[in-house]
Amino acid sequence: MLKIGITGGIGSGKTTVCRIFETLGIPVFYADTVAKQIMVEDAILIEGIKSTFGPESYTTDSLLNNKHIAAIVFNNAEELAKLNALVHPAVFRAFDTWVEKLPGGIPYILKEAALLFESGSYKLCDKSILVTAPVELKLQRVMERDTVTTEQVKARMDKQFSDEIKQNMADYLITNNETESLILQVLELHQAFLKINP
Ligand SMILES: CC(C)(COP(=O)(O)OP(=O)(O)OC[C@H]1O[C@@H](n2cnc3c(N)ncnc32)[C@H](O)[C@@H]1O)[C@@H](O)C(=O)NCCC(=O)NCCS
Ligand SMILES: Nc1ncnc2c1ncn2[C@@H]1O[C@H](COP(=O)(O)OP(=O)(O)OP(=O)(O)O)[C@@H](O)[C@H]1O
Repeated sequence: MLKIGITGGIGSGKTTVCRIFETLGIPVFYADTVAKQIMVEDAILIEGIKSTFGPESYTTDSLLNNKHIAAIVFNNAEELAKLNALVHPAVFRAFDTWVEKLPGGIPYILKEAALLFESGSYKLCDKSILVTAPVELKLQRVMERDTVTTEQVKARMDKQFSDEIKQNMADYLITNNETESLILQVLELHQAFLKINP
């Protein structure tokens, strides 16, 4: 079964693209969502996060204090590297388990990850897709979706590879601007992947 990694900078629309693939029956592993799940379920990881970023990394209800962690890691490259080193290996393991449990007869699956190239997880995929959008549009979309400032979004953008670097690493490109149809681009790739592994 073909494994396709799909990525894109913050607000590029990778989750939106994955939802379209899902309507075609393609299973999607959402690495960012799974990361957050593991961060509240895996006792060893929880201890690692608390000892690295303080007990206030979790609320009294044992929920992840996203704002606290984000304020530390997106303002300090070393702290971000520590968080990634704690979380990413656990996400890799969760992906392997998810793949093992899939039913037979699936032509291909998608692994959606914000840091597909940065984390090296693209090496474990057969092909990769990059979703791109103009910076202004990405900023506007994230600010409409989340209660964040331009500076907060830019701080995350700065921690990710640029689209220029990622374009050179990706096998396929989806352009999520306001002129090209996302659905048609997804259908075209879907047909291409079915031919690779019918
Ligand atoms: C720091 C955390 C708590 C902030 O939570 P928050 O709800 O504000 O953001 P969320 O997780 O929804 O991420 C939104 C976007 O931020 C960017 N982002 C998230 N983590 C990272 C990271 N480690 N490096 C760079 N950008 C990141 C991505 O574009 C992502 O899509 C959270 O992002 C986190 O736990 N990150 C570590 C896990 C991780 O690396 N995830 C990404 C790949 S698995
Ligand atoms: N083509 C589009 N037209 C209108 N709105 C869009 C389009 N693509 C994405 N959006 C909206 O922009 C926001 C960001 O999209 P999405 O969540 O898919 O991006 P993402 O790359 O997964 O972001 P993040 O890295 O922050 O998780 C969402 O609110 C989504 O509904």
